[in-house]
Amino acid sequence: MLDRIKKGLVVSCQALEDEPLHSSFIMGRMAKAAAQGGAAGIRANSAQDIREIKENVELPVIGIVKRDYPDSEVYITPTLKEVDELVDAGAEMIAVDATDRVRPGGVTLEDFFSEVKRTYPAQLLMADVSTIEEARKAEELGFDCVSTTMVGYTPYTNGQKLYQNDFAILKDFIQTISVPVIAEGNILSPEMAKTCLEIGVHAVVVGGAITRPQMITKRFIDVMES
Ligand SMILES: CC(=O)N[C@H](C=O)[C@@H](O)[C@H](O)[C@H](O)COP(=O)(O)O
Repeated sequence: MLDRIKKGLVVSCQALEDEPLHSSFIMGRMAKAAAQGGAAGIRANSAQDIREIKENVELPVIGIVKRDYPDSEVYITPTLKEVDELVDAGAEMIAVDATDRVRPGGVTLEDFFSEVKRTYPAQLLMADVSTIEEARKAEELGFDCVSTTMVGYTPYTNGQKLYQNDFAILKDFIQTISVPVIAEGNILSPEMAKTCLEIGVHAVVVGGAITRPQMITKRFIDVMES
């Protein structure tokens, strides 16, 4: 799986319930369009979307389940239940929130990781992190790769953007982390994706800039009205 996406573009095809394109059918077609354009992989949310995507493309899938629990801020693959669903749907890699926050039921990342490894020893796991410390910890625990997905989305990184200061945080990741580093989050242009590759990432994940037309439209309007 990691070889197949090496130096490639993974297109995140996600539309949550409150988004206009929320539909497994549409996500399957988004994946097909991404494949036609040359994507190396797909990132997708929910077992249902992943099954539909697999009907449409041969590409490897990084699967997540976004689910809100009342007792935790963690929403990307928070518990073993979501992992079970993703294994069942055939996700080649499973991404989980690996930030320094307690999961539903008061479970720590360490305990969750051990539980997943015990249940699915061969499953490839991606750590979605927001800081270099979290990336280091994920590597120590034994995650197969780390992704910058959560940079700017935890209370302690709120507002940060991956591309700020000439991708300083990404450069820090590359210098410190030995497992493959995936650049993900707020990569808005082909040029930014290319810069990430030049910095040394294993692969680049792009979502909204390709698959969220409401966001793409807004970026046009914001510039036109400025
Ligand atoms: C923080 C969070 O929940 N990120 C999610 C993770 O899967 C998705 O909503 C993002 O679209 C994805 O990470 C790709 O990023 P961008 O859409 O910025 O290219």
